[in-house]
This record gives sequence, structure tokens and C-alpha cells, in this order.
Amino acid sequence: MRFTKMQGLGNDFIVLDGVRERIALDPATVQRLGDRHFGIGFDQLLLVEPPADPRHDFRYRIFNASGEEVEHCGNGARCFLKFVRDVGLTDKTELAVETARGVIYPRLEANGEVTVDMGPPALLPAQVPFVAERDDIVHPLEVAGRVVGITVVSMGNPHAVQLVDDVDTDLVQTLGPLIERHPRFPHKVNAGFMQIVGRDEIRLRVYERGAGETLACGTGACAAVVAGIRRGLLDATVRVHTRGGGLIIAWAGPGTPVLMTGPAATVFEGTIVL
Ligand SMILES: N[C@@H](CCC[C@H](N)C(=O)O)C(=O)O
Repeated sequence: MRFTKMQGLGNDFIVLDGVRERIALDPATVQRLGDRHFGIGFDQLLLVEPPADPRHDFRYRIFNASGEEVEHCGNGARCFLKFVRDVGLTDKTELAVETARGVIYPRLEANGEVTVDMGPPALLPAQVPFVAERDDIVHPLEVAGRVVGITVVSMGNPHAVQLVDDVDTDLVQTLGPLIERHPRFPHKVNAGFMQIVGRDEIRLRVYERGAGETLACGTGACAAVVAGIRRGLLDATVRVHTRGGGLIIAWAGPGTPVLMTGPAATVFEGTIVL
């Protein structure tokens, strides 16, 4: 099985071509390939497949390093577009790509970066899903004997975003895993820690569901900007600084799609010997 190792702001992937190769994956195989010592190592495995609906170009499946299949991956979506063009599956510069939670539209920019129409966020707790009695913008969440204020957002996948004074904090590693598995998130959650730098600039770290802290999380950046706008703290276009680099996120408000722009890079190619 051929694979391509890619990264978007240091969030790393292997991408498999399920259009030309017959690929069967189970959680144990994904875990083995994702192991950074005994396998290739990655945060997520991305699988390119033919679309279910012929009006679309491809189907995009995502597996966390933990082995579970998930709904969405933003940094992966930019790499997806680069991959299908580089291996000759298409020469289009804009694609309609099916994910487990709807269709996304990645587009190649003149400078080589990729903008992805990620679709509109879902804002109701039940859509995340998050167990809450009320539909508030900030929910108190009890974790490790303290109460933190979170804003929940679904970008297809679940996010809980909290504000911190300084993102260079131990909280990402201490609270992150506890929030990820908090019983109020029945499907678990990606835990975001956002420092507001200005109305158009944030710093962000994300403890990802099924992968631990990554150098960047694209859907996490979208969710953080949506959360910041809903809290009245951010403007409609925001530069997001992650540990792996910068993304531009734009959102015009409820019912409209989130746009994410950033880089995608190929690192190496290889063959898997199972
Ligand atoms: N790194 C990703 C998100 C990958 C999926 C996530 N860990 C989940 O379980 O929902 C991104 O760039 O969005």
C-alpha cells in the first residue's frame, strides 16, 4: 500500500489513495500505522475515496491516530486537495468533497495555499453533542475540582473552547485529556485553549480527541473563532497563531460557512509493508 506523508502547520497525516487501491482499514491497523516508533506516525490518517454522489469529486474519510473514524479535519482538507492534484486524480483547483458531515469545498489559491469552505458551524449543545439544560454561549464545566467556562461548537466534529490569559500554560496537558473525555460530551470532544491577542488575532492550542495535543487543529481554529465572535470578542476575520504556524479564519455569522486559509505540504512518500 502506497502512502504519502503530509502536514498542515505541523498537524501530520498519511494520505491513502482509495480511488486506485483497494484499502480496508480497521482500528488496530490505523493505531499500528500511527505509532511513531513501530509505525509511520501521524495525528490522522486520511483516506481518499470515490464520491457516493456523482455531482461531487471525492469522498474524504478521517481516522484519528487512536483508530476511530471521525467526521472532519481542517488541516487535512487542505492536504487532501494538494494530494489529489499531485497524484493526478484531478486537475481541478476547486473541489466538492463529501465528509461524514456534509460537503466541503477546498480551493487552491494563486500562492499555493488552500482555502476551505468548511460549512456552517452548528451551535446548539445537542448538535455538538454536549449535555446542557440551556442553550447558552458560555457553559460552566466542572473539571478537576474547578469550573471553566466553555463555548461548544460543532464544525462537523465537536469542540469545547475556553479562554485563557496565556496559552503557554500547563492547562492544555492537565485539563485537555479530562475535557476530551468529560461525561457531558457523549462523543468526546476536542478541547481548545484560546488567548485573545486583539479583535483580529488569537493564539490557540488544541488538545485533540483521539490524538492528544497537535501542533495545529484546523477545525479547532474555526471553532475558536466562531466561539470568540459569539462572545463578542473577535471581528469577522481573524489570524490564528498555532504552535505550527498561522491560519486565517473568516466567519460572517450564524448560517454562513466558516472559511479557513492556510498551507499544505508533502513530506515524503513510501510503501507500507503490513
Ligand atoms: N486535526 C484536525 C482534527 C482531526 C479530528 C479531531 N481530532 C476529532 O476527533 O474530531 C483538524 O485540523 O481539524
